[in-house]
Amino acid sequence: MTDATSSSTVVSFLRVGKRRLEIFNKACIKFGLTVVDHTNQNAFILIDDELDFISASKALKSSSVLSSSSSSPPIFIRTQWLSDSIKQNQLLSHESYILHATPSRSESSLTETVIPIKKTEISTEQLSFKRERSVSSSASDTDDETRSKKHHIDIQPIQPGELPRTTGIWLCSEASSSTSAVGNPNEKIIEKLREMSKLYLITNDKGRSIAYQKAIEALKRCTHPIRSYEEIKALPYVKQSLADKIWEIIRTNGLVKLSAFQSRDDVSALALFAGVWGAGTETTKQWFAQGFRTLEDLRTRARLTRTQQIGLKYYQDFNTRIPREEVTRIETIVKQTADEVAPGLMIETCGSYRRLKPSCGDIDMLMTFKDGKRHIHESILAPLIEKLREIGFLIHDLINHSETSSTSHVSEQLTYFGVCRLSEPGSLHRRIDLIFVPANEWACSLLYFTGSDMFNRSMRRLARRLNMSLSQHGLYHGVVRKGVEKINTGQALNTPTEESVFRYLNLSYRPPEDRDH
Ligand SMILES: Nc1ccn([C@H]2C[C@H](O)[C@@H](COP(=O)(O)OP(=O)(O)OP(=O)(O)O)O2)c(=O)n1
Ligand SMILES: [Mn+2]
Repeated sequence: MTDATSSSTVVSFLRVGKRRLEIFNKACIKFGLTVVDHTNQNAFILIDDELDFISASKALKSSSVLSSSSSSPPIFIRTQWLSDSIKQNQLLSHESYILHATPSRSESSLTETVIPIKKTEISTEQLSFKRERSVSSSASDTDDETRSKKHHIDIQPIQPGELPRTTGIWLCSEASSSTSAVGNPNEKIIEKLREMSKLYLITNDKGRSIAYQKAIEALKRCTHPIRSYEEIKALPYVKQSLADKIWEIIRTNGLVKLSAFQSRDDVSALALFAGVWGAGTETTKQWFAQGFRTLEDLRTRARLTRTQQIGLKYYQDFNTRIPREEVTRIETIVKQTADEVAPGLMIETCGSYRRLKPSCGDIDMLMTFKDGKRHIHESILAPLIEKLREIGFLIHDLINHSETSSTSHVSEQLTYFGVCRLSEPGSLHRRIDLIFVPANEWACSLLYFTGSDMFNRSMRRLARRLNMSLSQHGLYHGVVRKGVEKINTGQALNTPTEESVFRYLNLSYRPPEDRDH
């Protein structure tokens, strides 16, 4: 038998997904293997790991032109051979990867005796298949598994009601409870990527920060520990440099770039300053450039806006998570006060609270009058804020757009950001947002302020793909874009409820707790 590890070896691929094919082709160049097509009878046929001998033979016959004059039977080798070679960085012997025919069995029993792939070695196609399938909420898990065994690389035709499938992940179509970093077999990798994402955000590199977040979401969907470079490359959204970093984490348990990041003076100062409410990345960079390194430096030497002064004063409090029960009590106070000064005002606490998180970073309260009347802001937010101050609940104002004159107001949305505190001794100062929206924007605002921001981003991207546009103000269809620029803003759709927005986007409804991506 020809030795597949010799440099003159020719190979061809059969039923191997496009993404893996790219990776394998590169590996072949590296290992000195020549890739040819199926008609070359000297070639080892590298097949998808899920195929049995008979299916592989059939596929070979139908896909190529295996001429009847074929003198010798084809030799099928599982692509795992290349995967393992990539992993070990050297071309391994192919012997143990050869697929042998077992002619004593019937064809149907053969399919059942395909060498079982361990759960931890589930093929990447299966993963993407699972992902694509999960778009349809009607399919049960078991149905999913049976199908994925049979159809390893088949992509289902687009059904009405399903999502465009050209990109990897639609977070908004998946319940966040189905994907979690905690207990995930790739948790350690995720932790490091999360830290990188945070640090990139702090250093004002939003693009990279988002790229890392997307990689995290892709990893959260893996039910097996990632072990090979090829598996990393097959993850949606993971580009070369990020794949290299993940590979480094797997190989070394560390990440040089992260350690370098963490030991940089500017990064630790920027991270510290980022905790000052009211300070953006431009400001924190300036503070560093001015030689400030500590909060004390800021307090004594920096020129701070009034908002930043408050942010600095309550640095510890604002950076302490608020237990859910405390948010509930705060909500009760605001609702009771609103009942007195603005009866009929509908109030919903959004953000992480509505997503049922056990603790929250701040309190985001959305309000509207559903009576359809046009309300002027002075009659709504201002008296409520006034009363909340009077009872000693609101301690400071940070941003108050409800004070702006009504004539200068383009949007009817009014926002108030402030600082509140419960009266019990020892209570911390908390950040509270009160946002008043017109009734027709209620559902889209509710959706937006409930988040998470990753969920929102995914939904907006989906809307764009469907030539729609989604914002906190509304959902538009028939939008025409040239690049990112809107040439035609389209028409507003009637969105009385969050459910209606999901329906327009062909998504099954997700309750808030399932949007916690
Ligand atoms: N860049 C942003 C900021 C916010 N939001 C939306 C989604 C958020 O869920 C919601 C509230 O913003 P918060 O920053 O308060 O985030 P959360 O309430 O989700 O988390 P936390 O517990 O940290 O407050 O507004 C968004 O889509 N994009
Ligand atoms: Mn919040």
